[in-house]
Amino acid sequence: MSKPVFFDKIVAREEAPARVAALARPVVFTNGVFDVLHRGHATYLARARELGGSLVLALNTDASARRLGKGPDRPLNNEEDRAVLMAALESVSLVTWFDENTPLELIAELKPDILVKGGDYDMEKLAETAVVKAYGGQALAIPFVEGYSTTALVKKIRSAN
Ligand SMILES: Nc1ncnc2c1ncn2[C@@H]1O[C@H](COP(=O)(O)OP(=O)(O)OP(=O)(O)O)[C@@H](O)[C@H]1O
Ligand SMILES: O=P(O)(O)O[C@@H]1O[C@H]([C@H](O)CO)[C@@H](O)[C@H](O)[C@@H]1O
Repeated sequence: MSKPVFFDKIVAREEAPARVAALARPVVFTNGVFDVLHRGHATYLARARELGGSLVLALNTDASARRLGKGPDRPLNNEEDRAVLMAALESVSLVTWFDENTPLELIAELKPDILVKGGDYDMEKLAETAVVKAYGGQALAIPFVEGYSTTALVKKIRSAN
């Protein structure tokens, strides 16, 4: 049986520049691990998409995510499975990965119009913000949906067993 159409949203990093060039502007960009999807993610991504014509989501590879120190067994979901989950969301236009510690190089290459993160970030403290502003882009934080995080969810699941 053929894969669902939304799989077409998932592209290797090498293909990303060509695919992003074909997206509706303004191109919104966000990044993260997105290990176990929750309501805060879904709400945040829908709001991010509303800021422009398309939304590019860059996932940390498993190796990159492991360097973030979110926990010895994190990410629980591998980079392919995380990409499929994100691509299934209507708000997401394109999914790719980055293997570095931060998406700085990918952002400099793709030059999205708007960089967004959730409200748990201070955009002015991110090196990515200076890169985006240098070519005339914007860097915005989207309000945090209190009470939702993957870490909290994982703890809840573990305590239930
Ligand atoms: N509750 C939330 N409301 C809004 N944005 C969120 C929320 N949780 C995460 N985000 C955003 O989603 C993106 C991915 O974050 P991430 O995958 O780290 O989620 P997380 O739930 O914080 O995970 P973890 O607890 O493992 O750190 C980031 O841009 C982050 O700002
Ligand atoms: O899922 P997270 O922990 O929100 O994603 C991280 O975001 C960092 C942020 O963009 C500041 O640079 C990034 O550096 C890190 O690689 C994760 O994507």
